[in-house]
Amino acid sequence: MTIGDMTQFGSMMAGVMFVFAMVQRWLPAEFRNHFQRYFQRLINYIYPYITIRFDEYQVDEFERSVAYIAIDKYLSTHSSNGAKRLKANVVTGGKSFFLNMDDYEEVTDEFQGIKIWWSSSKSISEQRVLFTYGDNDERRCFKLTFNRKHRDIITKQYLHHVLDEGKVIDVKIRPRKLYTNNTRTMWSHIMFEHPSTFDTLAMDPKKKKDILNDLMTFSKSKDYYKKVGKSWKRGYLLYGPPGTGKSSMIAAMANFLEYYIYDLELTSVKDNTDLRKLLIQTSTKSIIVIEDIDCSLDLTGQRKKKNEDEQKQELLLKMEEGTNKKDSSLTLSGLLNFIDGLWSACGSERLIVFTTNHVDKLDPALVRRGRMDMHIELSYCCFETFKFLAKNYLDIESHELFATISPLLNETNMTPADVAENLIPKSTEENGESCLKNLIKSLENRKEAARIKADEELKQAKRDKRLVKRCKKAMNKVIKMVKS
Ligand SMILES: Nc1ncnc2c1ncn2[C@@H]1O[C@H](COP(=O)(O)OP(=O)(O)OP(=O)(O)O)[C@@H](O)[C@H]1O
Ligand SMILES: [Mg+2]
Repeated sequence: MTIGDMTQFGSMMAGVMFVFAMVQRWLPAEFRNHFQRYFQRLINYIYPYITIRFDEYQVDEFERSVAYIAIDKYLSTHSSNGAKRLKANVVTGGKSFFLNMDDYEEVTDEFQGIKIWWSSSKSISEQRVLFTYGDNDERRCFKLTFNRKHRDIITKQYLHHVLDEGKVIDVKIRPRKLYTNNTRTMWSHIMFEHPSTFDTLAMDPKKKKDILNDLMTFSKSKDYYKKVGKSWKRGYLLYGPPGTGKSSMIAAMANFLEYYIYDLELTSVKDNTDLRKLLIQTSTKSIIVIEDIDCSLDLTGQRKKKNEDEQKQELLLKMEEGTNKKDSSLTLSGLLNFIDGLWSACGSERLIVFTTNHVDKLDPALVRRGRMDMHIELSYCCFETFKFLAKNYLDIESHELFATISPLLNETNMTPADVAENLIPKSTEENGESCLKNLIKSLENRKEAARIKADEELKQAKRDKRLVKRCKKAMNKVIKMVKS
């Protein structure tokens, strides 16, 4: 039996019901109840099926229903066998196809020996909705049909099974996405295909192992967070000079956990309300990133000061609009609420990552443990980091020039970005050894520049000291003259 047969049968039954209603009207009142009861039994006997409908969009919600998405993914593993017309999407960054049944198709599934029918259909919404995630007003739905006698198993076990399996498939096949808030309250995204991984990230191996363990533990701690009554999220503060791998580490984290990235540009957020709107749109299994946090908010918690012209412009605009009311701007407390207030609990399994070049400039409230649970320093290139980069970029594990490079790295402050840049061959003639020589030259130049700078500073300090001495002498003379 197919769903088509069942639908036909259903229409037939509707006709029968209509006739029943007409007959019932002519029956004496004392017979009506009996007649109705027996008739219902007869109908149940002839048509023992139950249908559950899952809409793509719930009323009053502009996000696709979680159940619909999970079912869609779950059915992809079944529909490719059963359905005759399929829809194909490219997934996992263009590496494979995801096949699912087309509209008005049907497939069957089996659970604990019970046969289940799934069908898909769509309708056109008459109301234009404000937010559409798709490209039009089409509203799809899935229908699940099963025999009434299996109601308990289907509703208590099968549906959970479909949801769980569907979610797992969704995470596996979804392409990495990089979101940014280029408008005030909406995210837009591109595919995230950053090649950085923990295998390409040069840093202290122990530190790297700790971070990997931490991430792994976090991603498997759903029950633990529930048990201790915390929302399932974790904060990381990455700090260090420019070019030491902070952004690369975020990309590596996303690739490792297969999470989305939401790159939050705070300077585009007008106020705390906008921030909240953005937050509620972020999905689970994601990393919310605020880069250069020290440049986005000042320490008093107010937004970065606008220059005078900007302030005047804004005032004029407000007066024109007739809205000269108190500005409810983005504040530190708004940001703290965003991280761990009530609103932060919507959505789960999220990392919040801040980066900064100046950790000492941050408000302690922002980075205290519990908010930023792990503080990770990324620093200048040491010999261990260099060896990692040499292996990665040049396939060289040891070389006699390493003995020259090691002390030079200790004497200079070169970032992994600069070291990596030197190690990349610039022409086909260059080989590993010439790249190492380039690096040595660059390190020596840097050392020389640092020496010249230090000399210059020393000379300046001496000049300043002499100046202070002369000033003191002159002052003493003046005091003597005044006294005499
Ligand atoms: N630790 C590292 N391991 C491997 N590559 C690195 C590392 N640090 C930097 N790089 C290389 O340098 C480039 C710049 O690094 P990245 O953008 O991650 O630095 P950053 O710390 O985020 O700098 P900024 O503070 O300016 O944002 C990367 O594309 C990467 O190739
Ligand atoms: Mg960066």
